Amino acid sequence: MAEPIKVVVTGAAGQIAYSLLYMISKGDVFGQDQPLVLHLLDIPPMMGVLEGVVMELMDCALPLLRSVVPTADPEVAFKDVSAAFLVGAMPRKQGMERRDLLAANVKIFQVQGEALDRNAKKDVKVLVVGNPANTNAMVCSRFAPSIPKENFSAMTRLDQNRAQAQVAAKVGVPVGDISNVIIWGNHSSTQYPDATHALVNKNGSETNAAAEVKDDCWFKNVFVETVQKRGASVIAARKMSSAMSAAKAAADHMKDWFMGTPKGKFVSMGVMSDGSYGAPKDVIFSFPVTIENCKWKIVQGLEIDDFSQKMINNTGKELEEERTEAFNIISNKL
Ligand SMILES: NC(=O)C1=CN([C@@H]2O[C@H](COP(=O)(O)OP(=O)(O)OC[C@H]3O[C@@H](n4cnc5c(N)ncnc54)[C@H](O)[C@@H]3O)[C@@H](O)[C@H]2O)C=CC1
Ligand SMILES: O=C(O)CCC(=O)C(=O)O
Repeated sequence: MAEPIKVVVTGAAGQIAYSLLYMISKGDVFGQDQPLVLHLLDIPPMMGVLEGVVMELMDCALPLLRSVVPTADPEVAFKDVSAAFLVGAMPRKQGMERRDLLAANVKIFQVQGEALDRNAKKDVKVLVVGNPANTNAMVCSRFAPSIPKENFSAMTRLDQNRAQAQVAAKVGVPVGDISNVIIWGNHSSTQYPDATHALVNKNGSETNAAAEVKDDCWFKNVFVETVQKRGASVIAARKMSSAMSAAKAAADHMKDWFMGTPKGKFVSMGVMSDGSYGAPKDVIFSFPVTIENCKWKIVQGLEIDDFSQKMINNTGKELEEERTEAFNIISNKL
């Protein structure tokens, strides 16, 4: 069996981590042959709760989990890690937009970027889940200059999974028979869920989902709005934000980053933009990507109609505005 790798989860005493830690520890992300040492970071007042999480992990009796390091010290948490799930942040409440969290959360990602830079392996893969995820990931990367920009990502996989489930229900097939739905841009209400290139697997042959459904109006309106507002709908119903589905999406994202995507299939990840498809450069923008040997590549050459381009431009503009706000917050705090 391989040597254990070190994996950090921040916000480890919170609700997403409560589901995510079990998925990671039982081998759903890094495989059934990969032993793990888990580093769990939270803030000092949560150390008592975190102790209970550590007890439960131990009581799960999971053979791949070799040891657990609970801590409130980022220098300890990020030491020699190969993968980082940055979940810890304040979640939004009903009536807030995710960018309303910038003031509270940007500073956390500055501190954690600096600690990653000093302590993590240089090939660490960083997934930012804490909102506003795209801009937090951009900030984190800026403060970790010794780690390649390509190693920082933001989670839009929950949006992709939601979109895939909506298309599957519309077509009337199991969710596993839908692929290549795209999330463009920001993990916010301006994101563009795009099913133009989505595929349906029917008895082994693949057809275009939109051609199957023949309801352009549904794809441009109901589908887009349902996915854009799904996080808010869950908050309204649960009085707490999505947690089980967010944990599953984080596990999916990191698994694909380490294991790769199947031939002909792509997934959506918030990654440092190179300006593809007219997106602004140097923001963390969600694109369709393929992954091989732990390296993602933006899918090129997709046909983009006028509607899609307008949506891509709009979410890109929001990311530029968030970037400006984030750097204002940081420079005011210096
Ligand atoms: N990108 C996405 O698709 C999604 C993002 N989220 C975001 O994930 C974040 C976490 O959500 P939940 O687990 O539900 O929240 P939660 O409030 O249950 O847990 C957050 C945890 O983070 C900890 N924390 C706060 N500051 C920290 C710091 N500086 N270092 C380490 N830990 C810290 C808190 O003490 C708490 O234990 C929120 O920002 C939420 O909005 C949630 C769902 C989906
Ligand atoms: O919507 C939120 O602010 C928290 C959870 C989230 O990001 C989501 O459910 O998409």
